[in-house]
Amino acid sequence: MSDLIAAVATPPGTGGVGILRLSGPGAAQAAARVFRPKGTRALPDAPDRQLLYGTLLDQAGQALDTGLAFVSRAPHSYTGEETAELQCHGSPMVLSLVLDALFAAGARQARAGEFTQRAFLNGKLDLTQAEAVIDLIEAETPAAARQAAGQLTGALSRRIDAIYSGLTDVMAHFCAVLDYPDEDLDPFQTQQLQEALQAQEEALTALLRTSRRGRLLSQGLTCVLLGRPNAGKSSLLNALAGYERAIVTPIPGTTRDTVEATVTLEGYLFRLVDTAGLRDSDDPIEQLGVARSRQALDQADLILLVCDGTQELGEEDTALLDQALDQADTLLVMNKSDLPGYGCPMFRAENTAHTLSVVGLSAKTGLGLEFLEAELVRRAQALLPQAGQRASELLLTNQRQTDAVRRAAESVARAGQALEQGVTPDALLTDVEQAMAALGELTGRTVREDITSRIFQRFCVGK
Ligand SMILES: Nc1nc2c(c(=O)[nH]1)N(C=O)[C@@H](CNc1ccc(C(=O)N[C@@H](CCC(=O)O)C(=O)O)cc1)CN2
Ligand SMILES: Nc1nc2c(ncn2[C@@H]2O[C@H](COP(=O)(O)OP(=O)(O)OP(=O)(O)O)[C@@H](O)[C@H]2O)c(=O)[nH]1
Ligand SMILES: [Mg+2]
Repeated sequence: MSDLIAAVATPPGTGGVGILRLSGPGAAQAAARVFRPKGTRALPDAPDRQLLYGTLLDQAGQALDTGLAFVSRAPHSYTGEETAELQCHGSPMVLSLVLDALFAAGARQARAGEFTQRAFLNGKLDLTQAEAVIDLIEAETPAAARQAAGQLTGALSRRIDAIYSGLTDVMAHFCAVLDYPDEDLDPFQTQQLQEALQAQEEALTALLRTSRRGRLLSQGLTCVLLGRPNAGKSSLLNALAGYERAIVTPIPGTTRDTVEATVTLEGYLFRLVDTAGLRDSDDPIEQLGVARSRQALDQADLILLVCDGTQELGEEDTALLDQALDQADTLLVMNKSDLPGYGCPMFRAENTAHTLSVVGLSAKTGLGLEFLEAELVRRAQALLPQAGQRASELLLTNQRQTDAVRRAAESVARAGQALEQGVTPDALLTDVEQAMAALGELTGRTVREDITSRIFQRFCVGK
């Protein structure tokens, strides 16, 4: 039995309106203690979600504000519990005083995510939908918000449920067959099971293939700025970010730690990571910085190799370029185009084997920056072709979802192999069960009960 929780639901700070929510037994009564309706109907007697106008009171019954309030009875509410909401003016002081009054009326402070956790526990949302709530709140691009909104309506759950249901059928068929232990599986049945498993495996691998795009959509493209000291990496980070995020000096080795900034270009989110210039150094701090630069490379979706276009480009630059190309999609930025003696044709000719884009610009004056931005957008479009469109495809958007789907796919593949090799039926069943458990974990549903009831239904039909 859960207790009564209360919290301010609107963000900290001043605003037009500020909202407090309550959930749990006695929510309506507790809200009624701090809200005096103007009309004759008391808050607990109002129909679900019908707003009443009235006065907000502190625990001594003194007026704090005028506002709106509603109740919603179990199970017809966000949490599935009895809930109440108080809508005040967006004053942090009023909200804090009303919250105190609610504590005095028997509520306790809700923990982070506790309303949504209760919604999950009461079956109002499954785990993918609960994750969608967070993704929606944290979305940094229109496409990420639309993706989360789709998952909030249960789009991913429905896809997973269909696969889960397909596997339940396999189990049921197989158990029915097992009921005649003296008979071997006939080839027709084996083939049917094989096909059913294959179909689910394909559905799972199709989902898995979306996980990179899902990550790029929700986290953005990680672009690592790499290059020799003084090439102008930090200047470029600042130019792209539009403010002086990183320290810039004429002294080589200025940047030590990695420095991040995010930018959105045409609806695509980029996480820019400025790094310490790569060179051999005796300075222990700079050595650590260089080690961090190399670590950052592991996370890169795109590398911007920044070179000083006024300098002779030598072996070091070629070595860096090879490293970058090994690691991720790479763009060569020839910086300092505002200076005399700027040029880069040799370097370009040597590397024609690679499909390498070269952008010339000046991080200092901003000349040519728009070409780099256009190139970044082009790369993002190639990785996330649908992000700009309205109806985006369904994606796995986090590691938990990806891990669960990967485990399910592996188990289904193992079951298929087991069937092919004619191993013992219980080995196959274990694999299918594991796949279903992984999917059950994904949506948060309980696995056992519904497998058994579905199988039971099937069993009864033919017998
Ligand atoms: N003012 C306000 N706005 C809000 C919320 C809220 O709690 N308060 N929400 C909270 O995060 C979100 C909306 N989510 C909600 C989800 C379900 C129900 C609800 O009452 N569901 C009932 C009845 C549905 C129906 O009428 O069909 C139910 O599921 O039984 C309410 C809000 C976003 N906007
Ligand atoms: N004229 C000119 N100077 C530039 C340009 N970009 C950077 N600089 C100058 O080059 C010097 C080094 O710039 P930074 O941005 O700190 O270079 P960095 O690659 O971050 O250097 P480290 O952090 O030491 O690796 C500074 O004096 C900048 O003002 C440019 O496009 N034109
Ligand atoms: Mg720097």
